[in-house]
Amino acid sequence: NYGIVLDAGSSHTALYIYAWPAEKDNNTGRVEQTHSCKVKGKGISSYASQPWKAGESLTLCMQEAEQKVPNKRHHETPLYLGATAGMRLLNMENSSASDKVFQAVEKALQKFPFSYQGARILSGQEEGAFGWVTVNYLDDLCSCCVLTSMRFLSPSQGLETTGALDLGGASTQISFVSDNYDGSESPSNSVTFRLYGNDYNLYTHSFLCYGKDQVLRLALAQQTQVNFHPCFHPGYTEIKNYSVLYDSPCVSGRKPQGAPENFTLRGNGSFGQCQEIVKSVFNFTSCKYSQCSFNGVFQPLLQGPFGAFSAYYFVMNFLNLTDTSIPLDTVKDKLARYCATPWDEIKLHTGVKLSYLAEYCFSGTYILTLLTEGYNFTSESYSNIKFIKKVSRSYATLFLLHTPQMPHDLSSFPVDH
Ligand SMILES: O=P(O)(O)OP(=O)(O)OP(=O)(O)OC[C@H]1O[C@@H](n2cnc3c(O)ncnc32)[C@H](O)[C@@H]1O
Repeated sequence: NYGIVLDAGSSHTALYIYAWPAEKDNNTGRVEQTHSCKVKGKGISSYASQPWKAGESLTLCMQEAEQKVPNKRHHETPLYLGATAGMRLLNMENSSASDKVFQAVEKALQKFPFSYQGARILSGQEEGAFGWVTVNYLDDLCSCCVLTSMRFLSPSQGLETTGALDLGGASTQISFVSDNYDGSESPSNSVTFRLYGNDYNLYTHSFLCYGKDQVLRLALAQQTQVNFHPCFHPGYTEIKNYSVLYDSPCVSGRKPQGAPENFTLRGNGSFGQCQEIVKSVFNFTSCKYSQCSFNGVFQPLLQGPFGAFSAYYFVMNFLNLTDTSIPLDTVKDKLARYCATPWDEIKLHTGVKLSYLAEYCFSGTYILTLLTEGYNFTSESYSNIKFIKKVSRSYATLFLLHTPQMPHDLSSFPVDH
């Protein structure tokens, strides 16, 4: 059997093909990702003003899929497109534009011989849940993946599940199982699963606008009128366009009246000051629950190990800060030294896009602030986080979308090795 998923994020779209044996034994059925293809350009939401291009952008990867899936399987191979926060934002801002993007995507996908199952925006809850299932299913947190699958088979033996921390471009998700959470407090944060006959009650929350690209907009928007921005390296200079910066519902309300066309961004590389700016994007003033993370959102006590992926990994890996056994204060010192490094030195780094290089100081500061101030990881619990590279959320998406009703009964969710 084959299945195809298009993961349409705010910054990129990628196609994944999965294959698994037709005769599925619940415990030994193996699913393999047999092919992946990165769609050229940004996420499909970036085609809001030219929707037909969103469809066209997918064509090359779809042609690859046609080649990779054997002809005789084409008609029975389900094809899904799940869009995340970029499309959520576009839908909020201009729902007719997002409808047009979906129509164009639909038209393009239906030209292919697969069993097209629809394109839709995933809810924040679904996105969080997919990340959690993937981390617990495909994680590399334990050296032996058989143990990973056993974890799902026999949690009653005391094997703890792993929480998921996902940092995208436009949103961020936190999902974990906590003994203190049965779903009664803030039920909108609860997702229940039935997986291999075991019930899981997951806490999950997706913070729209708290992906790293949107928080960078917020951090820039606050500092357009000052001489230096502390989240950029000393010597860094860039002309920024006001309209481009404020072209997102996450910041549009903050555009200063009578703003000129451009402003000049100059860095002075101060981690401490950058952290103050980043902290100010969180609201800690009110919480109507027993406890909150930020913006009045309920969060139970953190529990167990966590896998942090997507931008968490890209950024911390670049900064050589994935080792969470290093004391948090040392991590902060290292990041402070990195931020203070002159841009002339930073830009010599080869093989990394200049735009990413310019942003690692900000992104590292945001990640540490989100984890500690936002989610309440402490110097002790920080070491429970593992920054992990390989998480293909679409993997879980494929199977969860196959079982459309929540709570999901994933009793046929195959086990990988
Ligand atoms: O879930 P949403 O919010 O829609 O976002 P996404 O799906 O597009 O998000 P990704 O996980 O693909 O990427 C998260 C962010 O990491 C950025 N990113 C990707 N590769 C990177 C790298 O090597 N270094 C730094 N950042 C990177 C990317 O531009 C996004 O801002």
